[in-house]
Amino acid sequence: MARKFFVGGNWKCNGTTEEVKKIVTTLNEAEVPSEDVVEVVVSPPFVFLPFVKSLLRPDFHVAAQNCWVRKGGAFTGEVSAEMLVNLGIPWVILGHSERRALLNESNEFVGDKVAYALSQGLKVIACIGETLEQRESGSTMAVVAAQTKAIAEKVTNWDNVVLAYEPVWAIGTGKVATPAQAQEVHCELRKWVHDNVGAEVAAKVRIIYGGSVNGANCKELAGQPDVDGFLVGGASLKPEFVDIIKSAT
Ligand SMILES: CCCS(=O)(=O)CCC(=O)O
Repeated sequence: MARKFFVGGNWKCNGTTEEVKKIVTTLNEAEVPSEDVVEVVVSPPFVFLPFVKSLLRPDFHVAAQNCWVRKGGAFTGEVSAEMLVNLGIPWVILGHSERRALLNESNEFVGDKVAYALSQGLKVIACIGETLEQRESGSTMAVVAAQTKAIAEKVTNWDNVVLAYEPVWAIGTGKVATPAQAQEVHCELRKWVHDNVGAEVAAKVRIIYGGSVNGANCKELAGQPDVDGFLVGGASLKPEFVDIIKSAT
């Protein structure tokens, strides 16, 4: 079955209103494949969420870079799932490696957050991925499977879940996984979903790649059978993000 291509832009920036407006203007003026071909979601810093949502073209959508999932309110300084729903923000990125590493978000905690965000009506980009040490020790699939298992144990409906494989050693480093490396993990991850969740979910779930994707490497990566799109960092702040959207196959 054809899975709709998915491109997310993770704006990890400390930009100004003017800079954000300029990025949105570039996106609004871009000629890209229709929403039936590629689903585009951009994720500004929290403070710009309503602003970007108010300016962004209707065929692109907005995601928060995280949310707190304590019922009834936000953890100090965080945005709760309920607040995102109230603001009409449809997507949220959860389990990013920076949060797993720097804020000690465990696999189980990420699984709980994914399930709770879904229960509140949000769509989730769930991040998984191994560190360079884990890759070099040959434990990539064990790590990625454990992270996915912790999500699968809490999620019953996968319709609003996109899995983002992010080799931590490729994030912001300029070291992108080769198409073969990305395809290998995506293929193994889809097999894990097939064997542990079910064939239908495995066929439908989008598995996207994140880690130093840019306008030059996106086409070859997009050509891999189990790469269903991207979660893009630095390049999503540049005009080449339009090229990445157009790499939809
Ligand atoms: C899967 C998350 C990847 S991300 O959003 O951190 C972008 C990283 C990069 O482009 O280097």
